[in-house]
Amino acid sequence: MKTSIATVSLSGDLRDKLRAIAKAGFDGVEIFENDFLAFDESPREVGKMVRDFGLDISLFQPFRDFEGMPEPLRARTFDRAERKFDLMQELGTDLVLVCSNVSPAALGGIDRAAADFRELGERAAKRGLRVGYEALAWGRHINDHRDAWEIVRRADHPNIGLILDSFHTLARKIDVNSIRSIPKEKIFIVQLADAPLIDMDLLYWSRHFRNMPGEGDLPLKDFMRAVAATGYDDYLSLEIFNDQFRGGNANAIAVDGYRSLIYLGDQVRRAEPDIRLSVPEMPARIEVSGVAFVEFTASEEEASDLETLIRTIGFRKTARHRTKRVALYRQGDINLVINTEHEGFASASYLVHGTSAYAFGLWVEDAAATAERARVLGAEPFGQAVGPGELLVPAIHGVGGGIIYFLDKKSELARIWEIEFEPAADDGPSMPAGLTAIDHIAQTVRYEEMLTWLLFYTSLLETHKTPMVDIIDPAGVVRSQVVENEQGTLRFTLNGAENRNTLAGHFIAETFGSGVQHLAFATDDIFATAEALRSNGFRALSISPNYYDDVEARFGLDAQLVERLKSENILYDRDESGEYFQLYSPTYGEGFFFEITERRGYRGYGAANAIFRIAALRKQLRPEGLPKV
Ligand SMILES: O=C(O)c1ccc(O)c(O)c1
Ligand SMILES: [Mg+2]
Repeated sequence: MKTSIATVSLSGDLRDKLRAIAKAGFDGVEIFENDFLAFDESPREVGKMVRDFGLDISLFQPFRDFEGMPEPLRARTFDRAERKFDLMQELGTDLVLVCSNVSPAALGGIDRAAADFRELGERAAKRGLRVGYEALAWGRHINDHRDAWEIVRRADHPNIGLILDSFHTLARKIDVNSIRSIPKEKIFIVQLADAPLIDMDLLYWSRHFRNMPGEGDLPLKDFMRAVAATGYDDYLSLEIFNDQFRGGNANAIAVDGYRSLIYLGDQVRRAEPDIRLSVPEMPARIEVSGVAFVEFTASEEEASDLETLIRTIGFRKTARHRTKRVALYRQGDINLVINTEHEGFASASYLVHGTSAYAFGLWVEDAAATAERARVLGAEPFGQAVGPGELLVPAIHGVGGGIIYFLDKKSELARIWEIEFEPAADDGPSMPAGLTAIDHIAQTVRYEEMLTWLLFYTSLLETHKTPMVDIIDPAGVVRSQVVENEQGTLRFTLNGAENRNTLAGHFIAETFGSGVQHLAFATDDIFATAEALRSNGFRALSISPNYYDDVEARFGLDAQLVERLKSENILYDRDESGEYFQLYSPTYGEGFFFEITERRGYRGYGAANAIFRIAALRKQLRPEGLPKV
């Protein structure tokens, strides 16, 4: 398997695109004609530039409206093809993509099209070039790869082959098993694109909403298994028409693209062990058995406010780092670390983002193997000098440049708290409040980054994503999507902020970047927890009384329960999976907060309650902090 991406998938001019593509590790690039036409250098210079970046041109495209034309248009299309053959030779590529004719003038007829391709094949052969035919999902006569293949078969020419594009096949729900019987040498290249399931016109869907394999909802793995079954092991080329990507950061999108291909290859190889597909070796997706800790960076002054807040939530200081200004607070299986070092990454994070949950650790089966999978998928490793008596904890950068550490029980990492920390007595009066574990970590990101982080988590960790939901903030919509595992031992919510007036957008603007905006803890008894919190001096976020009238009406709850919910400011939700109870802290700093949840079988996240929680939180931010709505 070789990796390629079409220039049309990225922003910038041709040189910017090529630089990003090369840097991300691709082998080749599809030169999209318009990217070349809009660039000032000669075709020869462009070819040289591509090769200087260490890339090959996987193909030149598209050549439109070719097959089945009546004369005199037919003669003109052949002249046009000769001109493009000249150009390809100057560029230094031997493959052109012809997409199926959409012209109203096209005559149709499978043998007529085959004859046109045979003649084109003859002309291409004279120059040592090859022509690949692709069925556009909206082609006038040919809109199905099975018909395109029949034309290629009947053209019966060694220089004419088929191009498969997952979007066109999957958008029309064509049975992918029809690919399995195509001889591999007749598949000249395979283009890949995913897309979110949206019911709309095929052309519009394709030109604006494609995304990287694994970022959308189409069955790319099934498509690729069928391709791999033919024995095809050549270029997999991303062709992603996406409005957001065109305006995005070319480097970041190229990295996502490369990751998506490697991950797809890995999935196919695991699903079809007998099939030859050359994909880099890597450990399987990583099972996470829990969150080992969440680490805050803070100045000493702010740390003391944060300590006061978490003490009211029932945490007690249990240990301090042997050599660093780092303290451990614990309750149940939850470890919160507060780092007030003046050097190193924690301190640098503080200087940029202020007090923030800049790092967390995950319990995995094998920390080194996890770091290895992350490396192969192109994640950015994190390393910093290890002091005497400290452990080297494998780590990578995640959302907002924050750190994800990996710990396992089979190495010394299992004893990190004993090795690096010494016991400390808590001098505060607070009492534990029955919190048992981290229920979820909520990260706020820019809307444009959502796909990046969904792919990041799902490709590395044994997780799945749930459908996107809209969270209504009084100042705009925030898109929310969950990455979680089956066991419920790892749950992330990703909230994508589109404007800075929302609570989420404000958080990003004021903390200078994406990051953890809230942590949700689990309890087995929300009412007992609420009572303990109150006696610790915790003041729950106050929820509008109108909410409780509605809850009573909507769910038919008994009045006594509703009274209790109301007096403790507990939000309620219920669905077919069970019941959910939520209690919030006030905001801390620029919009960070804690949540306490009790799940009675419930698997969701209380999305319907978000609007009430946001309205209440907004009231708490300093008055000048948020625009009035
Ligand atoms: O949208 C198009 O016109 C178009 C062109 C070339 C392709 O390979 C394709 O998949 C779509
Ligand atoms: Mg295509």
